[in-house]
Amino acid sequence: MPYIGNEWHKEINKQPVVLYEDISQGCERFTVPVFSNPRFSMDTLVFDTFKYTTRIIDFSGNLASRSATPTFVCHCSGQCTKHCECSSSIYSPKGTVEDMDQLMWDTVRECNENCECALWCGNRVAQKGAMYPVEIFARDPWCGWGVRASVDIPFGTFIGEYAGELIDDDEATERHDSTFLFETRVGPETLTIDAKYSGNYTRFINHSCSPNVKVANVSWDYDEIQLIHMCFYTDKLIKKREELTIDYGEAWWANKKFPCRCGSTECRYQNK
Ligand SMILES: C[S@@+](CC[C@H](N)C(=O)[O-])C[C@H]1O[C@@H](n2cnc3c(N)ncnc32)[C@H](O)[C@@H]1O
Repeated sequence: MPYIGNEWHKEINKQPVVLYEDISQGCERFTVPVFSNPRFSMDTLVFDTFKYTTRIIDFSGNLASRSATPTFVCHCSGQCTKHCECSSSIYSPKGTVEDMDQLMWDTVRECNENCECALWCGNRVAQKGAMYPVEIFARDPWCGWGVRASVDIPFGTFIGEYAGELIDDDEATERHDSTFLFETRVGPETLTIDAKYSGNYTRFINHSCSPNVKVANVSWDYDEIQLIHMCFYTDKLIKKREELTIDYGEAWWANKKFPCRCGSTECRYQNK
């Protein structure tokens, strides 16, 4: 026990406390603990009403109503090469992305279940799920909960997919809380993922005007009408205990009445 003068017991009481050992309840390859911060009280109700899932839940039936016409497949054996017809050539042999600009421009097309390449083919990355452990922590009274890395995470690493209920426009309008809505597509149709009630740790990721994570469009369905998965990749080497942040974008901030608290020197939304 550390000795900090006569006040040591007060300092000990200020240590973060583990509220949950694993809110993923075994859904992830790693545990996702939740740490409180005794310096301020936080709303913990969210963890009682939230169902952890790493999947896209077909709430409005948009996936089920697809044509089920198989998309193109590759005929590579083992590892796909750069010449493979479905390889987007975005992943390095280590499974990381080296060209972030390309990641932002294109839809990343991973091999699908009808492809003849191996399951260990390097063009299957995001579809395999998150590999690097993260934790949820009480960031501050304004931003609420946030997500930080439990280990160092290299640049260009896939860290998770925005999971939740896939809903159509009508359903999205009916939902009164837009906090956890994320736009996506199924073929030409624009749909929304709502992670308020079901989702994974990515729904706790806060906004920063100097983000260290980017969100990319990735597909790996065998159906011709592709669901675009919203996938998160590190945009720099992220050190252990560093917060993971994305840029929510101008449209998200346009109708917000509160200032951004990202703390970046490049903050664009602090004067609201
Ligand atoms: C998708 S949620 C992120 C998780 C959220 N912090 C929580 O506790 O559930 C988005 C909400 O987090 C808060 N938030 C995220 N980034 C913020 C920022 N840079 N400044 C202020 N509030 C932020 C806002 O309340 C926002 O509506």
